[in-house]
Amino acid sequence: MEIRRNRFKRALEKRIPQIGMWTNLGSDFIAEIIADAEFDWILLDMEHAPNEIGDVLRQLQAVDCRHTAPIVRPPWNDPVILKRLLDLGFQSFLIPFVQNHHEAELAVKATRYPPLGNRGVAGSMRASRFGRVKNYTQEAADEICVLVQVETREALDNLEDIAATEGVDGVFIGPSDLAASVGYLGRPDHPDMKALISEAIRRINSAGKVAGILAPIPSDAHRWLDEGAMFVSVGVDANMVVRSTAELRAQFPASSA
Ligand SMILES: O=C(O)C(=O)C[C@H](O)[C@@H](O)CO
Repeated sequence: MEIRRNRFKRALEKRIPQIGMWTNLGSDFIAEIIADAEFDWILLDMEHAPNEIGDVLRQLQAVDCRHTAPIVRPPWNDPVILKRLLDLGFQSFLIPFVQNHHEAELAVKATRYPPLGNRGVAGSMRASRFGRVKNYTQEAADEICVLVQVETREALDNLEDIAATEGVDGVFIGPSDLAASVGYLGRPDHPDMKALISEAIRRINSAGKVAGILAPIPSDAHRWLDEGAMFVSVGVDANMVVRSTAELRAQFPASSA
């Protein structure tokens, strides 16, 4: 059996923009519905959503054979959590809160077997189709995509060093945390933030890496794509449920007490 090829990583290498969707409802059923809409990628969030390891496994299984590439965001840049996600068969990772070159390197090393890194070697695991992919350990690194999240002033100051880290495939801007870090808590749409994000996208591209962002407002998403962002999440499922249920409810009379 052949190792699963990482279409998402290959597309980014060719600079083909990838349109994504963020899911934090923690449901394999919803992940499957989103994948059938043929987004290029889906973000399964363990940082800010009620997803444990078994939950993201079921979501991975629901989307695995479809066009949509699964990307998992672990709750933290932690080699132990990354090891477990790798063993499940995740190949693309969005690592939160990476502040400098050292932390970016830590993330990359967690995804590589020795001598390149410190990933633990499992016997039978889903990633190697339970041992049926005979050359898995030799080929795994070529199919791993490491995206690091830059979301503080300190990380912005170290942006070029982070982007230059070998094995980092892309740099993702987290608008909400970045806004909080630079004094605009709760105001990621402030014009100063837009300018900061534009500049970050420009710097990531100049460093030769692809830039990504979460932009659930379509006009923002188009702007960041026009400015050179290569992987953009254009929606969040929970927000969409909130919005559409509110719109539907508003079409009917309010309940009387
Ligand atoms: O800082 C950000 O913005 C992010 O990292 C995304 C958030 O975690 C969240 O808005 C996703 O629902």
